[in-house]
Amino acid sequence: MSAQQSEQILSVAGLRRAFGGVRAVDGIDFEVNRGEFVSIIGPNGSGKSTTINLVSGVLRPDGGRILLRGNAVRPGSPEEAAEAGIARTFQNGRVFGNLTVAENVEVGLHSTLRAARPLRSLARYPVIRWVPILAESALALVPTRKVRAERELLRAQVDSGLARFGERLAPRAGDPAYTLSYANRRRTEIARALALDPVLLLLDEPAAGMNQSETAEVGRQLAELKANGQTIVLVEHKLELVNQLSDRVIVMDEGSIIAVGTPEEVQADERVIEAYLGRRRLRPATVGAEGQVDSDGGR
Ligand SMILES: Nc1ncnc2c1ncn2[C@@H]1O[C@H](COP(=O)(O)OP(=O)(O)OP(=O)(O)O)[C@@H](O)[C@H]1O
Repeated sequence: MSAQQSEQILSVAGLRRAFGGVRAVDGIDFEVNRGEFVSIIGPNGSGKSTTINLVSGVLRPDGGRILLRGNAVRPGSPEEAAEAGIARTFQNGRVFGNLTVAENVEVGLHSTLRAARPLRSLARYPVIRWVPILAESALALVPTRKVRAERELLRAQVDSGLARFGERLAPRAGDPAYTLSYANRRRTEIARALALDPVLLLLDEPAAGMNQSETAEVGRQLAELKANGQTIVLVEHKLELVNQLSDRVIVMDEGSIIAVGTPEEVQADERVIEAYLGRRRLRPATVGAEGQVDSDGGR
């Protein structure tokens, strides 16, 4: 492994989050190195999405530490996580239906604006939160030269974000997102996350609900991102994607990490087999036609 690859991008230590009596994430530790493709797998309800929600600031942890390139990420602040370089997509795909495809991608870039958001650091103080909003609104109405230049740059970033998806999104840049197919909505969401040029990209089941050929296309796009050196954490049930792409796989069960290794290593691990086929389930997990593990048996 080269020195560049071994640079630690994400470090998570003792991360915890409970919902009532459910310990969704129960004190986990893991690292992700630069350029690494790490997948998190595990049976339903094992804590995968909660982990991503904690790292991306969507949820506030009960305890633990999240470091991005050695710097602490403020817990429970999605804006600051995004500004630090953490981008994500959501399990159920989130696009703004009434905004155009291009505007959806633009939204993802808002946190990168500097000239157009001159007093943004004040937004964290509730009493004077209106000051940066006022400044931003004024600059939107009467943009300075710097703000106009920044907008141009933003448009170019949006265009190149859409171009990543070939003819899928670019020709639809001006269409409202509600008119898109399901697969194109998911692509728009990924384009929005990538537009940030993130240090770390978190993908929560990007191929959920897609058919086999759409899933294969997602696989090819993720392989391309990986080849370009993007650091990625993928939560995924479709093992074909996990096996194809992952340098390392983290397996969770009941809020804990039960195995870490290559795809081959974890799938041969006794604890992993037990978690999927396990005591708690009445019928064995099956691997479906698309390589998706069905771990709901007996529920
Ligand atoms: N907002 C919430 N409120 C209450 N309980 C929650 C919430 N989010 C998650 N949980 C619970 O925490 C546990 C872990 O859920 P999580 O969604 O992280 O699992 P997962 O591994 O991503 O599951 P899946 O593969 O089904 O998406 C589950 O028992 C779930 O019901």
